[in-house]
Amino acid sequence: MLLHPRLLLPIVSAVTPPYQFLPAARVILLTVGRRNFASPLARSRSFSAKAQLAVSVPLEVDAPIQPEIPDEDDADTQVQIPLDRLFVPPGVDLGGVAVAASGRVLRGSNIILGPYARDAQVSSAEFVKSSTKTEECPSDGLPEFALVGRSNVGKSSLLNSLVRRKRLALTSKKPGKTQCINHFRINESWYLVDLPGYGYAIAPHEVRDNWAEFTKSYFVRRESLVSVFLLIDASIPAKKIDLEYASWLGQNQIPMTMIFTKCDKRKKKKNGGRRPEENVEDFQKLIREYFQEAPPWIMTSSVTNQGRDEILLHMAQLRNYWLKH
Ligand SMILES: Nc1nc2c(ncn2[C@@H]2O[C@H](COP(=O)(O)OP(=O)(O)OP(=O)(O)O)[C@@H](O)[C@H]2O)c(=O)[nH]1
Ligand SMILES: [Mg+2]
Repeated sequence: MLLHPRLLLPIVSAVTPPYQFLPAARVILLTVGRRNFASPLARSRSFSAKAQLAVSVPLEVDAPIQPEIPDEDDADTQVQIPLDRLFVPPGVDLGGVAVAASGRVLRGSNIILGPYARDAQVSSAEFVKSSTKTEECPSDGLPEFALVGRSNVGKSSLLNSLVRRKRLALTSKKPGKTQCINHFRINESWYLVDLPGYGYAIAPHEVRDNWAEFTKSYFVRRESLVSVFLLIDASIPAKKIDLEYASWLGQNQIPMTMIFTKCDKRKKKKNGGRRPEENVEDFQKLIREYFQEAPPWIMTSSVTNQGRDEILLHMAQLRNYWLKH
């Protein structure tokens, strides 16, 4: 029996568990192509470096992140995603039986879970250095993920949530807290990078222009950058500056994942507010034309830790693929 190609797939945006299983028949209908994760520079670079910093703070290590069946109760927070808006990670073969085996979608996201999603757990995290230029960043070649987004969107809070530490990266109610490229080494084998926020209204024009140049040069030139994680506040409607930033990354083919933050802040419909799910959907529509294939996205909250396991699994599959290719 042929199923209609526009069959919709429900994605649950709940706190746990991290996976949702896809019925195999639906997965086979996917027509999404494979996507490049790393820039040509990054892909051509061989990985040989070893972590050097000795100081490492041990963290509480949980059981490995495992797939679970979703709750029926999650139905009220479901978002409908057309199959062709799903993100297919590298290493997932869509052409046949293999698809059924890998047919799982991370919760509150459009990301299919592939065979490279291993070693997702964070067991140690350490601050390494602050840099003001790309040339000053660590030169050991370990793969890295950069958190970028408007000032106050929650970059430092997300980093703390990912590593389960309250104050590894400093946060503040006042925008503009993070001013340099801050490298944090995870499990002595990869980096999370906290970048200064953009759109900081109080900063003079000159500072803002410098910021744009400085981070954009980092995105284009940093060979070990596996993917940019662009943070967008899901508790408010899409902002022009975020749309511009996402479209710039799309047009420049910089691998990007959209992280929707503050999904715990639910506006009351009767007050005219849009729910985070609606803001997420609107944002997708507004940037669609700049991407050949749907970029990956995940709904998160640093207050409830929604999306934490999903981000770590997504990073793991991008990272492991990057290391092998
Ligand atoms: N409700 C809610 N508040 C959040 C969340 N994430 C961050 N915040 C709050 O938002 C404010 C800014 O958070 P930061 O993590 O410092 O933001 P940032 O993006 O690092 O800001 P800059 O360093 O200034 O660019 C803080 O008051 C946080 O407590 C979230 O998921 N939910
Ligand atoms: Mg910050």
